[in-house]
Amino acid sequence: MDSECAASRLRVVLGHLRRPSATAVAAHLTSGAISPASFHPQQFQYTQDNNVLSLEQRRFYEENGFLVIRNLVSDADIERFRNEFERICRKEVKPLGLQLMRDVTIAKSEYSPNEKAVTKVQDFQEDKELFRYCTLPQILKYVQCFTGPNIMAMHTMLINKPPDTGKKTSRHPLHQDLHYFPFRPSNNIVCAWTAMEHIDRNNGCLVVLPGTHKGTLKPHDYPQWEGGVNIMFHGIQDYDENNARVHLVMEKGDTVFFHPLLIHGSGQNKTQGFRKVCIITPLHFPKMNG
Ligand SMILES: CCCCCCCCCCCCCC(=O)SCCNC(=O)CCNC(=O)[C@H](O)C(C)(C)COP(=O)(O)OP(=O)(O)OC[C@H]1O[C@@H](n2cnc3c(N)ncnc32)[C@H](O)[C@@H]1OP(=O)(O)O
Ligand SMILES: Nc1ncnc2c1ncn2[C@@H]1O[C@H](COP(=O)(O)OP(=O)(O)OP(=O)(O)O)[C@@H](O)[C@H]1O
Ligand SMILES: O=C(O)CCC(=O)C(=O)O
Ligand SMILES: [Fe+2]
Ligand SMILES: [Mg+2]
Repeated sequence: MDSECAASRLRVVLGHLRRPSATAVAAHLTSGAISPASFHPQQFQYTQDNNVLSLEQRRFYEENGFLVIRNLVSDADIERFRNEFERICRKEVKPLGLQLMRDVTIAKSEYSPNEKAVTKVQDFQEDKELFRYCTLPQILKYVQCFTGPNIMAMHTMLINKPPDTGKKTSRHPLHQDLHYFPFRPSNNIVCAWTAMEHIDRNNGCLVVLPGTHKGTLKPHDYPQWEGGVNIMFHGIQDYDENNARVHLVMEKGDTVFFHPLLIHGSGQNKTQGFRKVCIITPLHFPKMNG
């Protein structure tokens, strides 16, 4: 696809689209940047003054660090994302910059080009069909409640959580996304996570520790899991075990917006299906000259 064309399309819709260079990302991944604790006296620290969220929704996000919006993405759109994902897996399209990742249990085995072999795709900004997710007006409308206007899609993923082989490798350890991001400030970032089908504890729903977005970035490392851990799936080693874990049961199209410091993860997929979600992480860029 024509990347000039894609670039101008992104500018029109998002204001800008930018992604940090691979070097910057790699440097960050090894150093683990620390975010300074910040205190703001105003009533709302994590949400913007616009008329989209109700007072109750704002208070919920401020207190808990996440907000679920039901039925935000249509079945028709989700079908299109699913089809495009399958085309990518079959190698019918090869979008520029796209990263394919396989599950750790099959990473070293023979590669077969189908949706069972790909556990996620990342950085789909050059795939017109998948990037439609990031330009959906209803997604952007809510994103801006947390980031403010003038946003850029900093990271994109479609996760295809495979059936667990019994080694619990399909789990995603509890982590903070900010650990992976070489950009700040954290309150200008939000993650949008859209269920592409019904997701509950059986197929490995998102698990959140409410209120943990008020803390700081914690040290991350690979968990000591006997069955193996997927590459880059770092987890927090010393989170408070008493912290309530909340399992987010979602229907197709439901979307959760969450703060990059919120501690979250996902459980194993005990079904035979491949559990799918779309994710975008946008960031607000302040205007430099007034
Ligand atoms: C804006 C910035 C954002 C940045 C991050 C966003 C985070 C978002 C928020 C949170 C995100 C949460 C967490 C995140 O997701 S963090 C993001 C995950 N990280 C990446 O995607 C890093 C960039 N990607 C890569 O480096 C490659 O695509 C990988 C390494 C994934 C595949 O590589 P490649 O395409 O070249 O294929 P290969 O077959 O030659 O493999 C090379 C070697 O790697 C081994 N291998 C392969 N797969 C796995 C596996 N699953 N578990 C264990 N090992 C694996 C493989 O056996 C081989 O080893 P060996 O046989 O040589 O010994
Ligand atoms: N005791 C624990 N210690 C460390 N991490 C945990 C612990 N319990 C859960 N987690 C993390 O939280 C994630 C979600 O846990 P959850 O309990 O929902 O899933 P699960 O243990 O895979 O499946 P199950 O539904 O059978 O409990 C897991 O992937 C794991 O990373
Ligand atoms: O949907 C999931 O399994 C969670 C993924 C996640 O938190 C991440 O990739 O950062
Ligand atoms: Fe995450
Ligand atoms: Mg468990």
